[in-house]
Amino acid sequence: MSAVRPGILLVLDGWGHAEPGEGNALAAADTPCLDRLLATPAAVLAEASGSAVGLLPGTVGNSEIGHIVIGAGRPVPYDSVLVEERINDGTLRSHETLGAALTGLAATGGSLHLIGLASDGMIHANVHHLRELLRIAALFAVPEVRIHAITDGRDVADGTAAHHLATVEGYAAEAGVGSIATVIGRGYALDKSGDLELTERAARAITDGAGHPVGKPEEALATSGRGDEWVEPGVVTGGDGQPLGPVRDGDVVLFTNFRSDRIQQLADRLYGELAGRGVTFLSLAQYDTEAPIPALVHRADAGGGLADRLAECGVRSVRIAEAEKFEHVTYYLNGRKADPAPLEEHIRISADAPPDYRTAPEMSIGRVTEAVGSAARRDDVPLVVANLANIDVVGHTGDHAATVRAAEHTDRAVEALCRVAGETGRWVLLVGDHGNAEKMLTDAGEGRRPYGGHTTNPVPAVLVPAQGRQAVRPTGTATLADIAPSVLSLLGLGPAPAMTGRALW
Ligand SMILES: O=C(O)[C@H](O)COP(=O)(O)O
Ligand SMILES: [Mn+2]
Ligand SMILES: [Mn+2]
Repeated sequence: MSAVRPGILLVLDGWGHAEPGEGNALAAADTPCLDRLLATPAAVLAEASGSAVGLLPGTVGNSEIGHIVIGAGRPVPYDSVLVEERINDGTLRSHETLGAALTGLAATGGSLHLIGLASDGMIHANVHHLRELLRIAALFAVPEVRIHAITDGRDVADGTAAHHLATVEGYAAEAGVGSIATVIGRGYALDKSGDLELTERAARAITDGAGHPVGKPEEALATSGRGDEWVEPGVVTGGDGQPLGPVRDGDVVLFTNFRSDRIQQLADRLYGELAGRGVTFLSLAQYDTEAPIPALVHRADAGGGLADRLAECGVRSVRIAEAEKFEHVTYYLNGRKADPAPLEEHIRISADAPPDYRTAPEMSIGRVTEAVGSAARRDDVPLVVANLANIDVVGHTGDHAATVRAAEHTDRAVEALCRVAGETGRWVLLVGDHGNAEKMLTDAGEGRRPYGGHTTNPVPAVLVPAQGRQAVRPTGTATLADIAPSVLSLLGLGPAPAMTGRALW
């Protein structure tokens, strides 16, 4: 172990690169430390979106695939891509489990319930996949398809929900089957903070038809004073005034999100109530639910990366993040392995109360910084890995001024941690996992509007060498797949055989 050169890997969540200009909150922020680091020869831009990380070409990056690839040291085909492949090669249509469930409905006259995020944000779901599922339902002559449309406003510009609902209705009309039965903001349906009250509101609209009754899906949008994300559960009623959608015994529920983290709380809640009533559950992609929900498309293996290599070499690491990003520096960075390796320590920093990120853009960065500093001062910890969440989490609010402050808090934290690194003889490697705050305006849709979503921009990656060492400018194109080999090389270790990325410094 004595040969290992200790360091700190800091993932600055949502730290993308774009030229200074209107809507670039990172360029607008006063960040002397980051500016200084980015001006050193050891700074590069790394690809963090599209096929460079295992997404479809041109697709924005996200925290899951970003951290998976940072850990794996190679692009990993993401769940969205695997779903897309099954649609394109026709194998989703001939999927045995799906076929059996739909044939059953044709025989019993039951309903198929499609539950998922209704947008084309490509982070949790793509409404295009719903189109294929409606077509498949029509092929199997499923008598009734009820769509439980979750409105977005986070991965896509706020105020676009009406457009996406109209798209869904168009797909249903084209397939000749399907109607929107509930409209629920993702704040309720996709909570991942463990606030079961929010999940309950969403679940009751789906199971009991409890919510604001509306004659048409778009009418539900008026219930939110806080944008598409917080549309209150709305229940579409039929000609008889009764809700269209409640799930009945023997129906089939199919979740259409391909990403698990935000749908799993709702999936577990619905399964708990309905599985005992003969309702069949399926999910488009594999979920990390407690409930045993069969997936139509299985995940790619993301193992054999940094965590496995550290374990093999007996290197202890401490992982630190705020609750929002805790799984990212643990589970995802480790290639979606549920159990931490024996030499890993995990520190999850949680806020005392649900924060309002617009008014508290500092989040809990002070406590994260302290925890990283303490871990860095330990001689028995060669590698400290932390996620600084502010830029992404506050960026998602679409609030430019708050995001500027988030970047400034991040800058001060980085400065403090570089100081600790100097005192403890550590190198520091900083990298973004995808873009976000460098683009806070969009022209998509009708006119210019605030945008809190992710981007396809490259991310900065910069090495602050340990005292007395020099970093040379890396050549060629860098990607997130280069981070794990770089971390291992900085520690003085070789890469894992499965890694295709290269050490940048
Ligand atoms: O779930 C979210 O918060 C956003 O849709 C995506 O953000 P993330 O990929 O950074 O988690
Ligand atoms: Mn992220
Ligand atoms: Mn994000």
